[in-house]
Amino acid sequence: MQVIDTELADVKILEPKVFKDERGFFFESFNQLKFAQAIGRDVVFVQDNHSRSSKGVLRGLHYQTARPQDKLVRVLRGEVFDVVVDLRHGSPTWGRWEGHLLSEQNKRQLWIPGGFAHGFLAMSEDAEVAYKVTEYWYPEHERTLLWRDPDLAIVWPLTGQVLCSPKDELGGLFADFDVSNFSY
Ligand SMILES: Cc1cn([C@H]2C[C@H](O)[C@@H](COP(=O)(O)OP(=O)(O)O[C@H]3O[C@@H](C)C(=O)[C@@H](O)[C@H]3O)O2)c(=O)[nH]c1=O
Repeated sequence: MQVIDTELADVKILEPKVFKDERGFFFESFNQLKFAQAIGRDVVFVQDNHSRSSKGVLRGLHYQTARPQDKLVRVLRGEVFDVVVDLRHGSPTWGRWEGHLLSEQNKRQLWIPGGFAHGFLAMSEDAEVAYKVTEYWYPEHERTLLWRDPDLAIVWPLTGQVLCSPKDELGGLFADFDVSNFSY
């Protein structure tokens, strides 16, 4: 497995070693020991999530104000543009975003610590995303940051109409982000 640092400290891309033969392919999609070595600490995942999105669906940007979820994200089918925003007050990259293409082809996994908001845009006709999280979902702590917040200025590779949930269309602005009500 190759571990690739990103522009945002602690966010990492994990690229598995894929073994191909005449039958197809094999790779370790998760190995506790290698994963802990890659990110430099032990984590316990408590929930696995799986979603399917049509092209143009945009989910996020989500975070939990308490009980933050570390996430390990990968794509089983199709391709997404996966975005993280650094919400860690005091971080040199606070308020900065970055986006990565995760696809069925590249099999890249994105490691996102809890101090980040997360979202993605489905780039293929269908995109199935699977991710492991280290905390349960607490709707009372869940917040959405607006994907088209002009201050964040995320450059989404849009090719047409965007389809968001009503909750995500009503996401908050980064300017209103309450640092005092965010633990990670
Ligand atoms: C997130 C979540 C949702 N749900 C339910 C609530 C709702 O009825 C339905 C769909 O929820 P949402 O619209 O919030 O799903 P979605 O927009 O896909 O939410 C996800 O977005 C990505 C970007 C993330 O990073 C995830 O952590 C998660 O927030 O599923 C659960 O039962 N458990 C969960 O853990």
